[in-house]
Amino acid sequence: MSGDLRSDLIAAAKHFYDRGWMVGTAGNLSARLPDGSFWITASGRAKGQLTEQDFIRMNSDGAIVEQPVADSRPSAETSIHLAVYNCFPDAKACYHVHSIEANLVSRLTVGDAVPLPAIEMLKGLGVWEENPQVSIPLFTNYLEVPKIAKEIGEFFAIGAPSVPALLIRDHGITVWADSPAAAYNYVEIVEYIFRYTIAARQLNLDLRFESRD
Ligand SMILES: CSC[C@@H](O)[C@@H](O)C(=O)COP(=O)(O)O
Ligand SMILES: [Zn+2]
Repeated sequence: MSGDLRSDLIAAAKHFYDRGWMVGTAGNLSARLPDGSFWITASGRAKGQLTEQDFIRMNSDGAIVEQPVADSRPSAETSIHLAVYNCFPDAKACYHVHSIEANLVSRLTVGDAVPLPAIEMLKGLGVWEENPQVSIPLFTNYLEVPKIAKEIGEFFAIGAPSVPALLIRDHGITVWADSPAAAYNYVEIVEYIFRYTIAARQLNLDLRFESRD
């Protein structure tokens, strides 16, 4: 059972690596078991070449439950995964990647939310509205990762977001979902939207909540 989840994470990481979103050791992936513990990538592993030895199982308090390699450490960004799992009890997977487009989008955004273009792809993130006006929250990339996690936890304690994703400035996205397969799709869709946003910028299009009216 637990081994199956690691297979999902290995396959997803290889795909994201091939897309250039988990270059070198960048990014981290986790998936939660029915008992509330979760497998997360060990810190500093090459994400295009993961094996089952490259994971650590943690409990919901952030303590190590299972560690196939004795001197391995959990992802440096485990506190962010913990914040997401604490805020969203239905979340079963949490994926974090570093794309060039996400970093550019965060640079182009003034304020603390990235408005998303009202395109069909938003349905893939669960937004089924006419002319939707939704955004992804943007967080500061503090050197001290638990400080980022704290701000994420405090922000989502106030209210659930419109889409299951967040962006850390000059760093990358984190998505969560009720299965590893859904989290995989959410990464694909958010990154598509960011590529679209960058392409539109290059064409000098104003995307802000466009309407046909
Ligand atoms: C390429 S360095 C990136 C890291 O600093 C971090 O942001 C990251 O995503 C991977 O850290 P890790 O500790 O391997 O999970
Ligand atoms: Zn990162």
